[in-house]
Amino acid sequence: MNTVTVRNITFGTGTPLICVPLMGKTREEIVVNAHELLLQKADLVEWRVDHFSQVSDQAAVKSVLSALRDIMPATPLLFTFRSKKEGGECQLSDDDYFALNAMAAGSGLVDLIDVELFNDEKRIAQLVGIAHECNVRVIMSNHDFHKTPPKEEIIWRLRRMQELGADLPKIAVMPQTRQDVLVLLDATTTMAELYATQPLITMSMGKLGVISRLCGEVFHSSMTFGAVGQASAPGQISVSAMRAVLPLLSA
Ligand SMILES: O=C1C[C@@](O)(C(=O)O)C[C@@H](O)[C@@H]1O
Repeated sequence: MNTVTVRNITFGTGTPLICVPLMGKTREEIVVNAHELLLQKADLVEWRVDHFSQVSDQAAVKSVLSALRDIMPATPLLFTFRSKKEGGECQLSDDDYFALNAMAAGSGLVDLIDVELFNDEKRIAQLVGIAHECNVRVIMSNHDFHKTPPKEEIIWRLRRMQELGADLPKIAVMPQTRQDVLVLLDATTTMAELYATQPLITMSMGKLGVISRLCGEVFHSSMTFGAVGQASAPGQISVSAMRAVLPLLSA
């Protein structure tokens, strides 16, 4: 399996990287949160732009990106618009979704973008091309906030992401039973051992799934999301707790 290096961090080796989401609604809140995050020494920061009240205004989005770059010049920055159907705050038209991501990729201000798998594949391929030309990495993602699909389906989605040019395929699913958590871990490990060329990011959400956010080094998930203040998904625990536990679960 390849590793993927972005600035000073490498996916696919050692303990999972810790990504902290920025969830502010206004520019002021986002800037304050960014200063708080810096103190926590996240490996990378995800701006959840779907929470930003001016997300439809590309100039406003770009101006926040510049502010974030000034505050965190060395921290890898992931740009994520999470759509409503995959657990996000709001919805954009397909045209606006792809235009927003293309703007971010071309801005020179972000290191990674998140692209949701369940979209028109031609447009995904185009966006991946733009990102790669700009030396921006693509996390391709899929979320199921209600259930855990069967192992074969999880593997199929991760493989499809890889085929579409994802640098980092990612899936987050909701367990309804303990067995579901095992399904996610089993799918991740099988994918890693048999099919993956790229480092994977997987998690089982909610309380039952917390263990999956901590054992990535054993079961081949290369990044985990930790909260500073507001969590962006059910089951996220604090960055400080993660920093304490991850080294104990080193493979
Ligand atoms: O895709 C993900 C994963 C996530 O949903 C989680 O479960 O930690 C959190 C989101 O902020 C991120 O974009």
